[in-house]
Amino acid sequence: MPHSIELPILDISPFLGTATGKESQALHTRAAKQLDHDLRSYGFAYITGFESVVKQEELDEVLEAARAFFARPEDEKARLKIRRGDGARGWQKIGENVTGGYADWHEGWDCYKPVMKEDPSQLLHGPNQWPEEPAEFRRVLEKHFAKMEILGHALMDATALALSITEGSEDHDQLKSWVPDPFWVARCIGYPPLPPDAKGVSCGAHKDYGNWTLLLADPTPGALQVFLRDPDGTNIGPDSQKRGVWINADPKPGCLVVNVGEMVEIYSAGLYKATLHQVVHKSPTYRVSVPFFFEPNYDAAISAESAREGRPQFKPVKYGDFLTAKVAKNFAFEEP
Ligand SMILES: O=C(O)CCC(=O)C(=O)O
Ligand SMILES: [Fe+2]
Repeated sequence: MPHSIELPILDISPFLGTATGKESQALHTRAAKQLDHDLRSYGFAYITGFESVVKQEELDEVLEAARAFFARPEDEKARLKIRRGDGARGWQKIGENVTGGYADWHEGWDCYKPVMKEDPSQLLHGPNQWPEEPAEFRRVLEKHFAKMEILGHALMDATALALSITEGSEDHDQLKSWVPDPFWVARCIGYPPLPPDAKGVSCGAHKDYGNWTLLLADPTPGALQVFLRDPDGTNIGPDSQKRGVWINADPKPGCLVVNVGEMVEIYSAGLYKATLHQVVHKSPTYRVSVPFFFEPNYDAAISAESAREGRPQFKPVKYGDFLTAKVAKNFAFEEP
C-alpha cells in the first residue's frame, strides 16, 4: 500500500529567465536550495512555473495525440515495430518491453534524437518511425520535444546551482559540455489495466539512465510509484531496497513530474539519487504517459564533479556505451 507522503513542488521559472537582476538572483538561490534538499531526499519532484515555455493546452494535445495513436489498429502500429539493428526506435506491443526479467504490461512508441548519419544496422542509429495516423502526431510531438529540451537545459542549470557549482568553474564547464547536443529519448506509453494474474507490473521498478526525466502523464491516479528509501530523507543508504516506502506520484494540474537519472547520480557521486520507480496501473481506464528523457550528448564523458571524484561506486562512463548496454537488455525480440 503506497505511503501518503507527496513529492515536493519546485517552481522552475527562475531558471527560465523570466525574472531579472537581484530578484532573479534571490529566486535562483532559493530554488537551488530547495532543489538540493529535494534531490538528496527524493531524487524526484513536481515542477511548475514553465508556462513561458509550454502551456497546459499543448500538454493536453500531446496526450491526446499519444492516445489517438494507441487507438489505431494493431496491424498499422505493427508496421512501425522496432527493428533489429537499430533496436530502439519504433513501436513495441504489450509485453515486449522487459524490466528486471519480467514483461511490462504496456505498449510503447519510442523516439530518439535523430542522428546525422542514419545506419539502421547499428544500435540506436536508425530512423525514427513516425506514424502517418493520427495526422497531427508528428507535428505535436516534435514541438513538444523541442520544448522539453528547453526545460531540460533549465534543469541542468538548476542542478549546477543546487550543487553550488559556480558559472565559469571547471566543474560547470564539464557539466555544460555534456549537453550542447543532448541525445534525448522520448516515449509514448499506453497502459491497459494490469490483469490480476500478470507476472510483472505495468512498468517494472527501474532507475532512469540519463540526466533528467520530464514526465507528462494523463490524470490517472495511483499508477506511478516512487521508492523512498527513508521517509524523512535522512540516512539513505546506497541501493538499500529493504528500508523505505513506495509513494504515489500522481499527476498534478500545471505540473510535470521530474527525476534525476544515473548520469546526475554519477556527477554528484550519489548525493542526488536516481530513484527507483514503477507503474502499477490497476484501474479500469487506458492510461497514457509521455516521458521525455533529457540525456547527455551521445559521446559525453561522464564523471563525478571534482569535489567528489574517486568514490569507487561512481566510475566514469561514456554515455553512448552506457546507453547501448542498457538498451540491448530492454527488448525481448521475436525471432523473425
Ligand atoms: O509512465 C510512467 O508514469 C513512467 C514511465 C517510466 O518510468 C519510464 O518510461 O521510464
Ligand atoms: Fe522511468
